[in-house]
Amino acid sequence: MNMTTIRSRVPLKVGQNHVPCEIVSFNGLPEDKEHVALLFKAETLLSSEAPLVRVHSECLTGDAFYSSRCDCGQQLNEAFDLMAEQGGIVIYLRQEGRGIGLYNKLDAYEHQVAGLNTFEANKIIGFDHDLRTYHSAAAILKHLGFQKIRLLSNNKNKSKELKKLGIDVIEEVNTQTYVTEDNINYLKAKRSIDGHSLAV
Ligand SMILES: Nc1nc2c(ncn2[C@@H]2O[C@H](COP(=O)(O)OP(=O)(O)OP(=O)(O)O)[C@@H](O)[C@H]2O)c(=O)[nH]1
Ligand SMILES: [Zn+2]
Repeated sequence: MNMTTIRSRVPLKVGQNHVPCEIVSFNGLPEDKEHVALLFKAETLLSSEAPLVRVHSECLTGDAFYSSRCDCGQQLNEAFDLMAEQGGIVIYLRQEGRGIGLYNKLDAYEHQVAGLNTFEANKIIGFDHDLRTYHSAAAILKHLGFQKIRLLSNNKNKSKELKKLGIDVIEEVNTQTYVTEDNINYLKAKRSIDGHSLAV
């Protein structure tokens, strides 16, 4: 199916202010999910050689409720701050809980309270450690004309997968490390088991 898009102007809160943002919705993505792209400084992006891109996996508890069990909300804020300044694209992928969904993630949290790490917790409830794919992210980037990017992420697997899907990731820009007493074990597991670039 050919991909079609609709663009809506939705000012978003960045720091204390609202800044212009175009939210793009898609018809004809590889997956039947409501992924969106947020374009900051949309009018300048096509002339940028390699815009900053964050491919962000949905985290209701972190992104909307600002939970201290993870770092997602703060990473998203950092992306918004940078992109309000220099322009950029957030691709917001609806793959909550590394693809296992919200209810399963909440279940996995309780296994972590009981002592398992985030990956062992996935296993014990019947899932692999990361079910995410980046086909839709690559399709979105290509469709919007951004084949060469700088990727804002600490997850080396993300850039590896995007490269395999034909995206030219010319730079991996790390986010800051957002440690809380509730997420420190989670961040340590991501660094030591999954190779994330995190200062913990
Ligand atoms: N299954 C599971 N998912 C989690 C857990 N904590 C956070 N998540 C989900 O993990 C996803 C974010 O993954 P991260 O590994 O933090 O970040 P990343 O996107 O891989 O890498 P960055 O680009 O560096 O942020 C979101 O979908 C969260 O909902 C957990 O304990 N279990
Ligand atoms: Zn999170």
